[in-house]
Amino acid sequence: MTIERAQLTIHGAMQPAYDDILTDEACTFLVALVRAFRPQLKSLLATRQLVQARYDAGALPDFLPETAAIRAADWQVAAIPTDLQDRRVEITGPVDRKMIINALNADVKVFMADFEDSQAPSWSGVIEGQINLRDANLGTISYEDPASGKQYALRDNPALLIARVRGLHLWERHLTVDGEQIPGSLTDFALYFFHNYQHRLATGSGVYYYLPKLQSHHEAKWWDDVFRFTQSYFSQPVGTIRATVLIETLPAVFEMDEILYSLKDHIVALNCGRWDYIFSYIKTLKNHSDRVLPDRQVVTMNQPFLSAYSRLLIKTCHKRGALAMGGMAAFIPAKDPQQNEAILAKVTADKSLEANNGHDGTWVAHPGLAATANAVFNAKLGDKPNQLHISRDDDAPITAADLLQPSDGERTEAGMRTNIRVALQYIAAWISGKGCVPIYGLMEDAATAEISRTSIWQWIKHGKSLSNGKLIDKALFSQMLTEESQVVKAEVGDELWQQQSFDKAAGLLLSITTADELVDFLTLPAYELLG
Ligand SMILES: CC(=O)SCCNC(=O)CCNC(=O)[C@H](O)C(C)(C)COP(=O)(O)OP(=O)(O)OC[C@H]1O[C@@H](n2cnc3c(N)ncnc32)[C@H](O)[C@@H]1OP(=O)(O)O
Ligand SMILES: O=CC(=O)O
Ligand SMILES: [Mg+2]
Repeated sequence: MTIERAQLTIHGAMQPAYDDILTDEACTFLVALVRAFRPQLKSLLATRQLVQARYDAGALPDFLPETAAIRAADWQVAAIPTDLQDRRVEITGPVDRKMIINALNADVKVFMADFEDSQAPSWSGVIEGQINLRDANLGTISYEDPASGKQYALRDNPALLIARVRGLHLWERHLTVDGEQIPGSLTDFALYFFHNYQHRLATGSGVYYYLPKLQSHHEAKWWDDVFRFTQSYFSQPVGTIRATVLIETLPAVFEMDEILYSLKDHIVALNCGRWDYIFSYIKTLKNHSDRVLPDRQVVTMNQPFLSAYSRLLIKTCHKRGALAMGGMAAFIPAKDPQQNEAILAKVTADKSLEANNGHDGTWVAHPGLAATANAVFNAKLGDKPNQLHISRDDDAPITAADLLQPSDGERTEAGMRTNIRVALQYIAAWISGKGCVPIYGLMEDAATAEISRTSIWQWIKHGKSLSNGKLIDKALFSQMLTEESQVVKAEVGDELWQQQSFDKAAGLLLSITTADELVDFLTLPAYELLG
């Protein structure tokens, strides 16, 4: 059964509380945005394919000649609002009610509330996420754990909330306008703005977003136009909306100045989304046999191409008056104290590298890591809110060759088997509605799982061998998938295997890994299986 509301067709099942989110006025605004911006979004997505076709034919990404004047000119982004000046530690997490409260109560400056990498966009997840964020902004959010009876409520002075909306490639199939699905990005953006702007402005703040997976400054301009349309629709001044853009695709790293420029009245920071960036490096260079990555475990921020990316992002941002946020170490705390100590040491090393490079802040995946990240950034920043003064002017120029540098390291059988088990478990969790899960001591989300599955695809495509000499081909992968499925089944048990549709997940992993053409995003076919 569908419902028509203000020319929006709702295909998802309605619960009483959903009416508070999908009000007539909210739907009218969403429809207006979709009509104004969906056609251009489609053409931007088509452009992605054309650009990729050039890389597939042998070209390499490079700085754009047509925007050299923007890179050379002297300009700054708008002043950063006071409450966004100090972002030394940010926690991230899905828009689950209990986790939102825990995240806002953590010892961090910011909570990035995620409709993206860590959230499987089920209909209930999308709408209940909006309910949860509205209540969080109002300060009324509470939760009682049905199993333990534990009560959750917000502390005084909770962290600042920034919402991350879905990437431009994702569609919301439960909502249609004029007979067509609407963009997931606009759904999340519009409903969050509509339900929160009045309260956020009344408290002297603004409406803050993280924008994921942009591939070009044209896409940044599209968002800028969406912001201007929205501010004008609600008679609010330019700059009410502020954005932090994740630089997490390889094409985007060559357009950082242009992205800042396109959004210069709205942008406050860029962020190193390192996991999607690695995935994008694989995807963008998928036909380039000299740039195939080794085991995921050795692709750390010490690899020259990743180090160049972090340093160039800092240099570019600080020159323009924008913050340069670091990224996520995927470690999560362990129960065993000795193991935990080793994990905290790894997190300290990762965060120290970021702080010493000149990043203004960083991400943690779990409240148990906040103290470690705070210790590193407090030591570096002291009383200063950020490191905007670090210009890195003495660095040698960072070139396209630095950003594309091939990586050293082995492809091992253990690495390939781990990739299979991780991708299998992640897909099973995602199609069951959970977008972020702990697997073998690491946080796994849509970005990290993409690396696991695309690595194998690329190894097969280029006929690479494992360090033990075995040729990586479709037959080896299929055999390993069968074997590793048994390992996972023994680890998770028959009941969870059935409940989470592991057989379907294995089928999907098999089909996307052995396909001749690389599937653009794992979450596109997985969305067909999501409840
Ligand atoms: C590549 C990228 O895009 S990174 C950004 C996207 N990824 C993320 O945001 C990661 C978010 N993190 C998580 O989802 C979780 O930490 C996981 C799934 C990795 C691990 O979760 P769990 O197995 O539940 O962890 P654990 O059992 O140790 O949790 C202990 C407590 O911390 C809470 N917690 C854990 N992570 C978070 C978080 N990120 N935010 C808020 N609370 C959290 C749990 O809710 C739990 O609370 P409780 O004691 O009140 O029940
Ligand atoms: O979104 C962050 C990433 O690393 O990907
Ligand atoms: Mg990402």
